[in-house]
Amino acid sequence: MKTFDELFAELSDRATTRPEGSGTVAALDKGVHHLGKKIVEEAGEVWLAAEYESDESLSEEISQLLYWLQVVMISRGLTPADVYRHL
Ligand SMILES: N=c1c2ncn([C@@H]3O[C@H](COP(=O)(O)OP(=O)(O)OP(=O)(O)O)[C@@H](O)[C@H]3O)c2ncn1[C@@H]1O[C@H](COP(=O)(O)O)[C@@H](O)[C@H]1O
Repeated sequence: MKTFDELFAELSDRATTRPEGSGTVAALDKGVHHLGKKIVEEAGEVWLAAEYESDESLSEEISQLLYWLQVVMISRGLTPADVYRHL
């Protein structure tokens, strides 16, 4: 288990060190258009899970949406602080 900030640090490290086999690195290389589509896809899965699926499934879909939001943040050079100041 990890927190939002811990995952962000891990993904930022992936983006910098570019380890072989990282899905995050592959996704970043595909660009923001690809990342945007993943966010829309995962958001749709969150919606469906919220209406029809278990708490466990909904939690998993939300975690995947958070992951993709973090990847697009890294792609654009944003940090969690950039987002938190709007909360
Ligand atoms: N938390 C995540 C995470 N959440 C979601 N995803 C990606 O989002 C996809 C969402 O799954 P779906 O079931 O919706 O889609 P799928 O059809 O199975 O997969 P796709 O064909 O859409 O890629 C997963 O297949 C992963 O590619 C994630 N990929 C990685 N992480 C974590 O990110 C860290 C870095 O990962 P790497 O960059 O791969 O080393 C590790 O701690 C990972 O656990």
